[in-house]
Amino acid sequence: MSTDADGRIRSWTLGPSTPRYTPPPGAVDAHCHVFGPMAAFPFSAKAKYLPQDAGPEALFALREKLGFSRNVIVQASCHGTDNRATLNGIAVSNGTCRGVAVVDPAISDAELDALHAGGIRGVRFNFLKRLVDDAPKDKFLDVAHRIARLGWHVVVYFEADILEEMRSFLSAIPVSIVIDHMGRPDVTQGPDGADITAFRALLDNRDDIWTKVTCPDRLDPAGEPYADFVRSVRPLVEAYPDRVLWGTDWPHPNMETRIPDDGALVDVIPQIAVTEDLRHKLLVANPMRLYWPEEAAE
Ligand SMILES: O=C(O)/C=C(\CC(=O)C(=O)O)C(=O)O
Repeated sequence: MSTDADGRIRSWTLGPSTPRYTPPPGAVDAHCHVFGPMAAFPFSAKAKYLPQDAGPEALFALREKLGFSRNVIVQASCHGTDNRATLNGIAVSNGTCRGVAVVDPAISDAELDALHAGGIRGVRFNFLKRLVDDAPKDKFLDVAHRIARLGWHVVVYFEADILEEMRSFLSAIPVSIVIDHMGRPDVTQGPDGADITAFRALLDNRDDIWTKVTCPDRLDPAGEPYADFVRSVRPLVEAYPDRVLWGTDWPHPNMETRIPDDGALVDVIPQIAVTEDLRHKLLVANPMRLYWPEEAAE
């Protein structure tokens, strides 16, 4: 763990290994964040963690090292509903980034249009109490209805213990849904455990619910080589090959006591997506359909 003189925390390694696995050309890291730089894009007064700067330059250096071509930058809770850091990351990416915003439910249509012009293609609803003060379902539903005209989707972040109470909310969302980190199942239960079974029921209920098969570092307490994550997640990738996304989760917010090696995370990919076809869907075709549909349709 590294904390600077201002008490700002670093939750990512400065020396990731080079992965053994090489992603296919055009691979998308579909879940990552940028922090700041704080001097230009201050953190929210309500932020639950205060990280060191992790701006687009560092993100692009990592992407190069890991063999990825594009990123989807997801607005992190430390920036609240001020999406300027995310928009900046997209703006300096020469078309290689798109983003997911977090918005104040009172946002105007004109402001939503401006986010679209800046490369945003979805909004995130975060239900983790340790990250946000409130998660008003009625207001989120209103936002979900209002973004439909833009062709956006919603990204929902919750943990397995509230899956049951999320069902009716999710059913009412009128656009496609992406669930972060599979709703954070206990992967030590295995692929037929209660958490993965309940999550599969959700995916079976609607064919426009996608998920990110991400964060072995958060989900597998044993750490590398993430064996429980692999045995639990591989069947999901095989059962829902057209609705899965993958991302590094860099700069790994709140992981300062268990900082993962990004190279090792990439090396999990061929273990959960065991054929070239599955890997192409996971890393290229699926994220392109969701975030760059105008290119995917060509
Ligand atoms: O980045 C993630 O996926 C997970 C996070 C942080 C986060 O979501 C946020 O700050 O918005 C977490 O579990 O602390």
